[in-house]
Amino acid sequence: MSLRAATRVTRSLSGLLPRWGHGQAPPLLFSQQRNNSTSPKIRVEFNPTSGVAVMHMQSPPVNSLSLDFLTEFCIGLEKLEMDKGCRGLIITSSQPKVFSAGLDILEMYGKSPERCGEFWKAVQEMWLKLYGSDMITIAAINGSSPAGGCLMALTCDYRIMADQPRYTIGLNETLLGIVAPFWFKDTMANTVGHRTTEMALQLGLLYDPSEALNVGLVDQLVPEDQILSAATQTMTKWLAIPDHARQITKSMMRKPTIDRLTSNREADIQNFVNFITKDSIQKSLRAYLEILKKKKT
Ligand SMILES: CCCCC/C=C\CCCC/C=C/C(=O)SCCNC(=O)CCNC(=O)[C@H](O)C(C)(C)COP(=O)(O)OP(=O)(O)OC[C@H]1O[C@@H](n2cnc3c(N)ncnc32)[C@H](O)[C@@H]1OP(=O)(O)O
Repeated sequence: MSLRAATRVTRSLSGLLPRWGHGQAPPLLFSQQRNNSTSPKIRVEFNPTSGVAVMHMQSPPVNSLSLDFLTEFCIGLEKLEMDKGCRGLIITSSQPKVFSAGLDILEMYGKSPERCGEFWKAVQEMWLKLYGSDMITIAAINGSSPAGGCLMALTCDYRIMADQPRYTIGLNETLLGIVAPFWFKDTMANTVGHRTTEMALQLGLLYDPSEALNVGLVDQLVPEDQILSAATQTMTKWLAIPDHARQITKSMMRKPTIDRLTSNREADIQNFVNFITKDSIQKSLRAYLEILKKKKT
C-alpha cells in the first residue's frame, strides 16, 4: 500500500485507537533508541582549493531530523560559515533512496512539552542558519524528501534532484494530520509562488521529480549517478559571482521571511508545543507511525 493510501487509512483507524491523557506518553511501541547512536550523523568534506564543502547526511535509516541530528548539523554549518575559505556548500545524503524523511516523528510523539520545545528550537535554528547562510547552498536531492526534508532543500539557493520517478518531495504535513508552520509555508511560497503553495500544502502533495521541476520546487533533474558532478558544475557558475554582491542580494530577498520568525521565535515554540502535545495530534502521529511500521509487512 502506498503511504498516501495508507494515510487515508489513518482516519478510519483513529477511532479504534486507545485514548491517553495530555502530556502522558502512550505505550512505547516504536524503537525510540534508533537515533541515539554516537556515530556522526553528518560527514563534511571540505576542499580548500575550490572553497566548496560537501555535507553528507548519514543518519540511518532515513536521515530523519532528530534533536541530535539537528544539533550536529548546526554545529557543522556554523564551522563552515566561520571559515572564510568556505564559499559554497552542497548538501546530500549517504542513505540509499532518501534525502531526508523530515522531522523525526519520534521527537514529536510521547515527549514532554519541555523536550518538544527544545526540539522545535533546534528545527528553527537549522532553518535560520541555512536560509540566512552567506554561503552558496545547493541541495543535491538523491532520494525522497518529504516535509522537513523538503524544507531543508527549499532553504538552499538551488536544488538538483535525481531523476528517479519513485522519489518524491513536498510539504506533506497535512497527510499526517499536522500543519506546516508559517515559515515552512513562507519558504515554499518564496520558491514556487502563493497559489502552488496553497494547493500543495492543503493537499499535502508529494511531487515526483518531473512534477517538482514543473512547479519550480526543484531547479534541475539529472540521472542519480551524476548528481554530485551536476551540483559541482552549478556551484562553479555561482562561485563566479562576487560574494559580497550575491550575499547582499540573497539577504535582501530572504531577510523579511527570516525576520518574521526571529521576532516570533518564542511564540512559535509555544504554538508548536501546544499543538503537538494535543491528544488528537498525538493520536494521528501514533497511527502514522504504525502505518510506517506496517508498510514493511
Ligand atoms: C496551527 C499551528 C501549527 C503550528 C505548527 C505545529 C506543528 C506541526 C509542525 C510539524 C512539521 C513537521 C514536519 C515533518 O517533517 S513531519 C515528518 C514527515 N515525514 C514523513 O511523512 C516521511 C515518512 N517516511 C516516509 O515516507 C518513508 O519512510 C520514506 C522517507 C519515503 C523512506 O521510505 P523507505 O525507504 O521505504 O523507508 P521506511 O518507510 O521503511 O522507513 C524506514 C524506517 O524509518 C522510519 N521512519 C521513516 N520516516 C521517519 C520519520 N520522519 N521519523 C522517524 N522515523 C521515520 C520508519 O518507521 C522505519 O522504521 P523501522 O525501520 O524501525 O521500521
